[in-house]
Parts: sequence; structure tokens; C-alpha cells
Amino acid sequence: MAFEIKAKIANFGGQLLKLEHQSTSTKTKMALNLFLPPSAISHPSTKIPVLIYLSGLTCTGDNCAEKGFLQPHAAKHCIAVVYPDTSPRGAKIDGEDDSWDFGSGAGFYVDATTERWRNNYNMYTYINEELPSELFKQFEVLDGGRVGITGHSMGGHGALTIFLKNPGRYLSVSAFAPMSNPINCPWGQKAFGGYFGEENKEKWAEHDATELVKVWEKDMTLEALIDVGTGDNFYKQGQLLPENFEKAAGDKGIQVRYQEGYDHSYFFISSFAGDHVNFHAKYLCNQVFC
Ligand SMILES: N[C@@H](CCC(=O)N[C@@H](CS)C(=O)NCC(=O)O)C(=O)O
Repeated sequence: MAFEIKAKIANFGGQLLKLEHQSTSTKTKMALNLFLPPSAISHPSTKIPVLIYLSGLTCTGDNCAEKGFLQPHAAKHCIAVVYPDTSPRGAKIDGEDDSWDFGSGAGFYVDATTERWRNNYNMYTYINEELPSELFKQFEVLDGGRVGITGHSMGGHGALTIFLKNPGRYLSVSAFAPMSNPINCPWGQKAFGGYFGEENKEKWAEHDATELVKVWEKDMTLEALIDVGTGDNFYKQGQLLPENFEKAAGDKGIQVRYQEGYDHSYFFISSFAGDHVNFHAKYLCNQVFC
């Protein structure tokens, strides 16, 4: 359904819009942030590309909008940035708020199949279908044909899997500290067990970036920028497993950079935000204004 604009905040010459709408995928109200670069205000009839940023565990669309510092780079390249929430909220499911790594704040960008979660936890359909379709309908300045996707941690898993499951739909993909092989890490096993059932391993593999990259069409290039901090405790604990993804990708064009001493936080994300937005700009921008 249409978005209600709750606030317009001046930001890096453009505007950060606080949006809310009723979602048919999650059957809840969903909040998000949309950054419009200066060109969207000064030249509203010239369409601009869109970068979707998917956040990690415990986040809403606010964390990265407030401290990821993608906006100054997006303003420079005339790219809009969408910061969705990470799960439905207030779905009234028993236990939905009990864990920080499952349920609310941890939708994992999948459509749940288990009885308890499947009515509301449809974040794959929400992010891949409903949200872009509603955004492109209401904000005509956004170009639905030029969309890139990125994300952090659980959101890096979301970005990689959504890109890999929809060849050609997204023009570019990158990730910060992505959960790269969820079927083999504790966070992923807990989430997929809950959302798909312990026995449904085929479904698990359908949402695992390392499994998906193995079957990526060989004749389509797969350039992706991935950054991981060597000081990231979740990396050290084996929650991210970027090496598995790198190995499965072989020579398909993936660039994984191990950044010495960086942790999992937004200090890490903001340090490399410029590199990621510049990377997406190569695929998304036609340089009309910028
Ligand atoms: N709550 C967890 C940490 C969760 C966490 O680090 N989440 C990351 C994404 S995986 C995040 O971005 N947190 C929000 C923030 O740093 O603003 C803990 O206490 O260990």
C-alpha cells in the first residue's frame, strides 16, 4: 500500500524520508528510510538509480541511515538509497521478540514456510517484490530498471542471495561482512531451522549464497565487492564464512577484501561506504547530472 511520509529530513543536500506503509507480504505496518539525493529534488523528472541496503541482526532501517554514511557518496552519484526494516514488527506471534537473532529484527530476507511464521515472515517477497513495486509507483523519480543491492551481515546474506536468485534484475551487488554460508553457521542454522523446519534442507540451500553461487550461470559475469574486517568477532566465531563463498565462486569475479583490524560495527561500514557506493555507481549511473 501507499507510503505515508512521516518526516522529511535535510541530509547531504538531499532529503531522508521516513516512510511507513501497510505491507501485504508481512501483514504488518513496515517502516523504512528513503534517501533522495539533491538531484531528485532539483530535477524531479530525471529518473535516478536506486541502491537497496539490507541491515543486519537487531537493526531497523535507521541504523545505517544514521551512521553508515552511504548518503554523502550517494548524493555525489545521484543515487537514491532505500533502508528497509529487517523483519515484521508486532505480528503477535508467540516468541517473536524473545531472541535477538531470530524473529523480530532477524527476518533473514526469506519467506518462512513453517506454520508459525509463514503468515508474516515473508521478507524475501517484501524486499524483492512489494517494496520496490510500491516505491516505483509512488516516487516516479526512482528508476526501476537501475537497482543495486547491498547489505551488512544478515543483510549481506540477503543482498547476495536476492541478487543470485534473480539474475539480471539487480545491476550490482556488494556486501559488508556478509553471512555467506548460513547453512553452515549457528545464526543461519537457527534461523533456517525455525523459518523452514529442521528437515527442509532443500529450502535451506535455496537461500544460501555459497550454494547459489555454485550454480550461477557461467556465462554471466558476477562482479561483487565484499569487505570483511579481520577484527570482526563474528567472523572469528565462524558466523560469516566468506572463504566458503569465495571458494565456491571460483573465478566468477567476486572480490573479497579482508580489511585489517576492522570490526563488525558501523565504524567498519562507514569506512568503506564510499568504496561500495562508487562500485555500485559504475553499474547504475549514466552520469547525466553527476
Ligand atoms: N546484539 C548482538 C549484536 C548484534 C549486532 O552486532 N548486530 C549488527 C548486525 S549483525 C548491527 O548492525 N547492530 C546494530 C548497530 O551496530 O547499530 C550482541 O549483543 O552480540
